[in-house]
Amino acid sequence: MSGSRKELWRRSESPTEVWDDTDKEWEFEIVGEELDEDGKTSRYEVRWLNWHRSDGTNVTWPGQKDPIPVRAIKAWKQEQATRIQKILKDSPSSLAIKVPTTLDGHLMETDLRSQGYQQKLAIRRMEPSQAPNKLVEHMHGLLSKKVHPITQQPRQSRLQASQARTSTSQTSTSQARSSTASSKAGPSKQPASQERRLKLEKEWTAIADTSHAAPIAIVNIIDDEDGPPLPPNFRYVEQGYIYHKDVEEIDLDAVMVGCDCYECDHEGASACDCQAPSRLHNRNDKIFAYTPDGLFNFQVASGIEVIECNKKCECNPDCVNRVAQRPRKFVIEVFKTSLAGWGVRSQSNIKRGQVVGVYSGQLITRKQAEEMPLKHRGYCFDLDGYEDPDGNASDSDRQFTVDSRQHGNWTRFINHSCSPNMVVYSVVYDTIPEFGNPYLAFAALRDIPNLTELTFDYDPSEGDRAKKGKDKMPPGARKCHCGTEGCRGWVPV
Ligand SMILES: C[S@@+](CC[C@H](N)C(=O)[O-])C[C@H]1O[C@@H](n2cnc3c(N)ncnc32)[C@H](O)[C@@H]1O
Repeated sequence: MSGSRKELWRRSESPTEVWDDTDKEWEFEIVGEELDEDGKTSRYEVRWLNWHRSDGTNVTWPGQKDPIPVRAIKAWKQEQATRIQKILKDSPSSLAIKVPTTLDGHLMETDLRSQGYQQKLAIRRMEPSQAPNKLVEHMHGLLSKKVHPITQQPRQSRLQASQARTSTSQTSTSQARSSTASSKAGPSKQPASQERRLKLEKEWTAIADTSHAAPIAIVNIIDDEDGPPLPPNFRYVEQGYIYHKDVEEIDLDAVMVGCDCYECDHEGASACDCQAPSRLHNRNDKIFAYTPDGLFNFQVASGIEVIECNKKCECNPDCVNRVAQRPRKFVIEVFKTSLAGWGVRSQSNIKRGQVVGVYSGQLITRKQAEEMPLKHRGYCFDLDGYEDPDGNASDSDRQFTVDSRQHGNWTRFINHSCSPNMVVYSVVYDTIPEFGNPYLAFAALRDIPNLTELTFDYDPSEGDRAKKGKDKMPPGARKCHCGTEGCRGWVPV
């Protein structure tokens, strides 16, 4: 990200506190913590049990010179975990978490509530049968021990209790951190309580849920915009295409065939009937596009379609050749970036090769897309024409574009990067390759830490041209803010 970071919050200077009786054993309890901009604890708030100031206060924020014993920290963390579990238990049936009423309580509980929410999301993403057990697992082994004697005295602790932000709340500087394409973004805890944003979040999550996909969060820690701008009557579509009335729908059931493999990876791709039209080879053998662990294997050359098993196949839903078709498992945040409008990131770490999701939208003809005003083309994705194994191009009447301006899912917010962390490939699973309506799946090109913006290259062939010094900014292109070293300077349309 270029530009300087705005400072929204800074600790006040505090008077130095002088302590005596350095050999005395001081009992204390941790009562709070302050998080840094990466969400890690930067220091703890400590209440002293056999010491107080003349005004009766007895809380300090020991610095690095006065390290707090590990066992005390461990017990504090476990105590926090217990509190989170209580919050979860008190609101078991939905993702909503109870809001406490007093101000102190509110600040203290906000972070716990946020952590509880994350855990709930994680639990909810599990198979329903596992979730209750997992909750029970979380409950085990929690400690309530609170008081810890330490012999080391915090000589120069600082008086911070009245100046520091309430314990366990996130610093605002961390919230101000955002990203442009490909940078690591700040934590996702901003309570930007705009009604529209929450309404969209709820609506999209409910629609995603009908496909058993993970929730969608909408996060803005940059400004007051109450969610991404959308055309009137925008419809969230988690999976599949909405056919434009000018696009003929074909009775796919009548033409699709399935394989009769017992286990596709056992018999191998060459033996799988689904792979008959596939051009995915390794020397003379056909191969699947995925590793046995369900990761994209990057053996798919540009222009080659992946053909997954389909509903007519005999194999199980966990077949090695059914990956892009599975419900999305990562919780996605559509978030406001500082320079490139709204973007997308995941709340979980993503492994190289994991398939994150699939583009959705309205299927229109290529001609319709070409006639569209340039300003609307930013949400269009051309489906490359199918070439059969003999190299014959597809029927030009069946060349399509997916337009996600009016109908689409979270992938319509993925920004471009000249050095992206995802790659797009074409995949067929509820159609046949000859029909020219494959899906576009996004696979992670490298391990992507959670809350890092997800990006892809809007036109990788531009990259090749740029390397050869033949790049030319096309009409309608915009200045690129991906901020990567090899940035070409503009975003292709
Ligand atoms: C498919 S949309 C992506 C979502 C978009 N940022 C939004 O707020 O709706 C594509 C548009 O996002 C913007 N965009 C995407 N990547 C960008 C980048 N690296 N730098 C600047 N703008 C970008 C451009 O305006 C582009 O036309």
